[in-house]
Amino acid sequence: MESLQRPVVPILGAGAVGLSLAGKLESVATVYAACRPAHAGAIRERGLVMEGIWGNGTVDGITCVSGSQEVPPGVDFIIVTAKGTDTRAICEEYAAVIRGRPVASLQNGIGNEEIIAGYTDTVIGGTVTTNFSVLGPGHVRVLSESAPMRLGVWSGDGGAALDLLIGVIRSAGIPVEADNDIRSGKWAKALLNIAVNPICALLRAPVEVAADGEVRETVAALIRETFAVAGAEGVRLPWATADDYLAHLFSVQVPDFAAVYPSMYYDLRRGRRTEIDLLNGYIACLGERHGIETPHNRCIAGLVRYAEAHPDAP
Ligand SMILES: NC(=O)C1=CN([C@@H]2O[C@H](COP(=O)(O)OP(=O)(O)OC[C@H]3O[C@@H](n4cnc5c(N)ncnc54)[C@H](O)[C@@H]3O)[C@@H](O)[C@H]2O)C=CC1
Ligand SMILES: CC(C)(CO)C(=O)C(=O)O
Repeated sequence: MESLQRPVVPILGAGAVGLSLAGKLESVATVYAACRPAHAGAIRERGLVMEGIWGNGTVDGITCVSGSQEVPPGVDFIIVTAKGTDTRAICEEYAAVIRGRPVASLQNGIGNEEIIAGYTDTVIGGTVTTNFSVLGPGHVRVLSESAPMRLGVWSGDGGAALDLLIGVIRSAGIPVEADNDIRSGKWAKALLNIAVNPICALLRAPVEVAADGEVRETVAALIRETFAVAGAEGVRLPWATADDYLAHLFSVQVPDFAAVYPSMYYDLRRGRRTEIDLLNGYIACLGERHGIETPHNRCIAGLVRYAEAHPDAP
């Protein structure tokens, strides 16, 4: 490692999650944020503006980059926060930075770690159960937090990298825990996204809509199908039954995120591709492979794909 005092950390695909993380990590690390020109321009001009539960104010000192040649050698670890739809492209673009280095994914959905493992040996899987949004160029807001960040070794000899990563994130004041079964951890987090992201995106409503009397049974059906598929895949979820998880969803997670909008809502509103094929679409696909009926996940994935293909007129 180059520097244990102040590690060098590129964050690839810095939007709502990545810029918020950059804003926190800047106090303990040298951060390179690979972001779009609009964010880079605003951050270079006046710093990153943050508001919400991770602090209010302007953070200076984040270096915005737009290609691997702008990242110096001696990187300690890399964090990927691009949407799952961009994972392969951003790994290609930053392949020279990634190669031989530990790379952590904080992305939602299933499948990102497998892609990243094609570019480096040591991959760390992660989940973040906090709400982030972009309010404008170089301006982010962090709202509800329902669980600590979880990180675990996905592949490679990543024990030391995991300890360093957790140490750095914790010293920046972000709650974080090690997860010794991060494959199950990714599925456990995906349950929440499968339950609320497409519903909120399609209905243009905050997370509380998932508990509405007209919607709740659909949410329950999405989760029951997902449990059946997870069982066939041999995934050990932290809840024994779908009903156990649904009790947690409706008593803890939906209340914690009641007033906020999930990331897929912003994707559809902004006319961008969503992560539906890493979430409900993935469940439908796996269900087909295992001979398990997943009509609700198939239906909602189709509705989201339709909405992606027919964005609102400006
Ligand atoms: N927003 C939220 O509350 C949460 C999001 N997540 C997950 O975190 C991941 C990131 O989500 P968000 O930050 O909300 O998405 P976002 O869309 O706000 O940020 C991703 C950014 O990466 C940029 N990007 C993609 N390819 C790039 C490239 N080659 N070079 C430079 N920039 C590039 C995009 O333009 C975008 O600005 C997703 O997997 C999401 O599901 C997880 C927990 C909470
Ligand atoms: C936890 C939640 C729902 C927070 O917004 C999320 O993961 C997302 O928006 O994708």
